[in-house]
Amino acid sequence: MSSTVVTGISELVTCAGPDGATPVTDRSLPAAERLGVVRDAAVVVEDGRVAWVGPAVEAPAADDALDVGGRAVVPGFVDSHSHLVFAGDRSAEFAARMAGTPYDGGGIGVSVAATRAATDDELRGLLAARVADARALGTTTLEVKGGYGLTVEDEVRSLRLAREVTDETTFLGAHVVPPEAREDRAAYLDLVTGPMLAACAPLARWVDVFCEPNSPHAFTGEEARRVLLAGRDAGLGLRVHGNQLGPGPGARLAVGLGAASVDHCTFLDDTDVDDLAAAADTTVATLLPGVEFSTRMPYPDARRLLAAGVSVALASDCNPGTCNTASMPFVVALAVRELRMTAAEALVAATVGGARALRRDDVGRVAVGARADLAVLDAPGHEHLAYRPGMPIARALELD
Ligand SMILES: N=CN[C@@H](CCC(=O)O)C(=O)O
Ligand SMILES: [Zn+2]
Repeated sequence: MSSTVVTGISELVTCAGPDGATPVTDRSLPAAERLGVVRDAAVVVEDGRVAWVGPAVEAPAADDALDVGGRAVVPGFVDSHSHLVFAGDRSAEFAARMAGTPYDGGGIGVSVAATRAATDDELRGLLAARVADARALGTTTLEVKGGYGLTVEDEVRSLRLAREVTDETTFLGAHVVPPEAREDRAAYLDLVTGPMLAACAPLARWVDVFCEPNSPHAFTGEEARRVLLAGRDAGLGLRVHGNQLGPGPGARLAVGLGAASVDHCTFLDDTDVDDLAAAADTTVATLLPGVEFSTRMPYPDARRLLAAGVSVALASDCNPGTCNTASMPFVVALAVRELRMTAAEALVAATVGGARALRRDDVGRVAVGARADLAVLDAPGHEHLAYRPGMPIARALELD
């Protein structure tokens, strides 16, 4: 068993209370207090876990030392929503959107065709490069969805590849009805909830569905409910893409079924917000502002959600259509600038919030017993994440 003391930390943001407990469920605490800042700090790591946290002058001895040179250290980002298994390019669709064409999910079929045509090694290489990019920008936990295969074999392949990089894999056979199945939605739903689910469930922790009555390609509330119930019967946890393109049943469905998260949450009515607030210990509202940046859609109303007591996470949603970036620092900067979250709220949402959305308490905070997943900022404090947008100031701390 070897230990390392990390020193030279100007500002350590633990996202945990002084006792190491995560006060995220205590919504009476202002986010700034939830940050749990220790100045001139040290962290001792033993076998991949945090063994001690506190002021550097009190740090116990360790086998090795690593000086981060007066930088800030924060919990590694927990990106609880990504679609990293895909091939192909939709930059032309992006350009058309910037010129005024609205997003409706139809372009997903383009990525499905390219993904099906790619070899395992091509997909594996693309996925590895995206994971490396995310890690280079401070992400240490990643959820990865399938959803660009949409046949039994292609969804199994996507999840098998995703499993090579993370345990947080999500079955998304109900991303859209694929082009070849458009004449018979019912048959496609039978496939997704039957043989496709059976083949994919052993490779997945979660099931997700694009519940969006405002898109002809995605699924209605009733269809989404069927997918989620089948996934739950197969032992999977529930996640929902909801209320992205217009008002809809996604948030209601997620809360009603006890889903871990409903993601996007742009078009919520008062009942949705009340429901999410009442379900804050169960269902997280995950905001994906990179999507609104890349689709020119309105941003979700984070202040309304926070004021109501909703549990909020931030994630990248990195995908080839609506947001082709896995940069969590960029997401945090957008959250501060466009969603009017404070720097503290945004950091909490991108760490503890993501962990809650994945029902994890071993990541997203720097506390004794948690995984030693740390991000170093090339900056004296966490505010620089938003203050210096687009700069590569965060990276996952490599301890080996
Ligand atoms: N909305 C559904 N799925 C993705 C977009 C997928 C795509 O356009 O390729 C999202 O979360 O935004
Ligand atoms: Zn998504």
